[in-house]
Amino acid sequence: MTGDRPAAAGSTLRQGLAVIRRGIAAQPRWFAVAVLGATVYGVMTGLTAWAIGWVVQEAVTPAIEAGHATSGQLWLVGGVLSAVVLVNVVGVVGRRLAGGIAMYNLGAHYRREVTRQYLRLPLSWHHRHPSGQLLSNANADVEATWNIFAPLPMAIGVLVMLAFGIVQMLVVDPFLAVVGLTVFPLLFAANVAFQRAMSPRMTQAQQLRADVSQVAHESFEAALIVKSLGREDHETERFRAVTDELRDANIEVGRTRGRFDPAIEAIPTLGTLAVLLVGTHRVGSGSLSAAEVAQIAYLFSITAFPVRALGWVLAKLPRSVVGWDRVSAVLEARGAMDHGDRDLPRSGASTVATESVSYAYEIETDPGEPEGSATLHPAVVDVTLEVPAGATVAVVGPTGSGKSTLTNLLMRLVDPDTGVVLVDGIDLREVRRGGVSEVAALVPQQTFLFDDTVRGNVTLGSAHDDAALWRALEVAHAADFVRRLGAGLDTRVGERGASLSGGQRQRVALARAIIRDPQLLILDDATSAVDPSVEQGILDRLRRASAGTTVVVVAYRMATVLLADEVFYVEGGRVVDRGTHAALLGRCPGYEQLMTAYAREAAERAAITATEEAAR
Ligand SMILES: Nc1ncnc2c1ncn2[C@@H]1O[C@H](COP(=O)(O)OP(=O)(O)OP(=O)(O)O)[C@@H](O)[C@H]1O
Repeated sequence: MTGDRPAAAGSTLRQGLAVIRRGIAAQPRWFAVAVLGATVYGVMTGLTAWAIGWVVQEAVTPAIEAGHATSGQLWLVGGVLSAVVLVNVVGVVGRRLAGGIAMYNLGAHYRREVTRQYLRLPLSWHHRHPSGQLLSNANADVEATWNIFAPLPMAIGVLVMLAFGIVQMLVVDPFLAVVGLTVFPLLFAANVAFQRAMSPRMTQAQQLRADVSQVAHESFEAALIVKSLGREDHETERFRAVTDELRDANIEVGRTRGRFDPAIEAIPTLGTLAVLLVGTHRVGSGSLSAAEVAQIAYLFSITAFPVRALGWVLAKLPRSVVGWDRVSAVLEARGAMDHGDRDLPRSGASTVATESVSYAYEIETDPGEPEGSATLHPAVVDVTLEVPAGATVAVVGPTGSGKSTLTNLLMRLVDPDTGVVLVDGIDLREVRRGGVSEVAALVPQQTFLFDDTVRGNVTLGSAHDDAALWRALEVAHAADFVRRLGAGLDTRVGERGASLSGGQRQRVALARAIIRDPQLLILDDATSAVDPSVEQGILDRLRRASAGTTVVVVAYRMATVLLADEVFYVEGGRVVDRGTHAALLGRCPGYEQLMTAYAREAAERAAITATEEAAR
């Protein structure tokens, strides 16, 4: 699971500063403008009192004494006060605007980085990371990381106020200033304790946010099953349980903050109190005037604001660290595929071969354990095969025998644990990024259509003219129904192609592969929702239209198998026999049984259809 690494409580501050440094390095200009804005605000807060005093002395008092105000005096009062307000406004707007831009830029940048990394990571990594968690990484975790940039410019900018206050206090009376400043170590200790208490709670809350997103994602995805099997109450309960847990975790976070906040807020006041107590004593002994004590007490209250602003940053630090921990777990995830720089030849149909290829899935034994506690489940074992250029071969085998895994290996969606996959004699690991998909196309078992038009779903943004589109749709037996759709090629198909039937969706997905004119076309049970006569028509057209294509088809129907030049029969991840359909029928009992079962199923389906038609 992403980001389950526990944040070491003591190092939260160090890790938080590292996150801040990274953010500043990424957005130096906007951050500098925001800090400048906050500095202007801090300086102006100090100057306002001085400006008012000066105006009173220079304009108000003389006017009162004279019994009337000259227009020059009025202009002076209005001008100085307006200037002060204006500069202050510029400071506040500059800080908020530039700080916001820096924060949202960081969010956008890291969302892109995380999603880019998802695309880079191989299928094997995705198999172990549920979509809900990934959504949370790209959204809630990125947001949690960079939210600290909301109070940060202010906290840095008003450090000027802090420095100003401290220097002034030291000038007036160093002894009293030191008494007051003893609160700072106290504040630091309180903040360290706060972070120690917050880190584990924040980690838990952030993980639960991801869990809520995962359950929600699953429930929405499974809406059809939930509704059709009457599991709404069960799903509601499942969602309630995890959201209750999140609520409790958030309350616990709030409670912890509630325990620390008053103490952290009260410590500067304690400092003022100490200054007053010791100051009173020093006034009594005659070493300080009452005015000087009052001045130090006032200066101390000026320093309280920057201290509070620093407190806001420190309060956000644990969440930021936890968010970054989870985001960086994705960014640093190993397993991104290395690519070579070779191109696959573009010279008609490809040959495909595997040499002693094996692949095992990692299955997490205990989801609570850190990554690595997984057992291996072999899916493809020591497979050696070769498919000549332009041939059509069928891969046949019982369910779970490794057929889809084999197609994934041929497309380099995963790398074999041992052995090599060769296309036109080139190890797929040596091919440059994107090189395999330029030459080969896979139509997977599960069809996915985008919420786009038929045209958009077939071309996926590549430039193809309408004639090419119709040709591909024709081969995929989709042209007739697309013509009948309201807006033809420009008809929107809805989310995941919801407005189309299962068979129609499969045909659009097939056209998507065909239009790319692949040299290697892999169909993984890609026509299961199409009725058998149409499927045969599709495969016939495909064979005629694709003389320059090698076709590997995972087949479940006798008719499909009969179209193949050769059949590979797979059992338990191994190719146990290969040959023509007729040859395998005579010598491979497993194959014969499977084919008999397919034929029986087809006959039963045909009989049911005939009975239904007779009854009409
Ligand atoms: N993501 C995964 N994680 C763990 N095991 C997996 C995963 N995908 C497949 N497997 C396992 O690997 C084996 C081969 O699966 P695969 O999907 O390749 O079989 P298949 O022959 O295509 O099956 P079917 O005919 O049902 O589609 C199965 O035992 C399956 O349980």
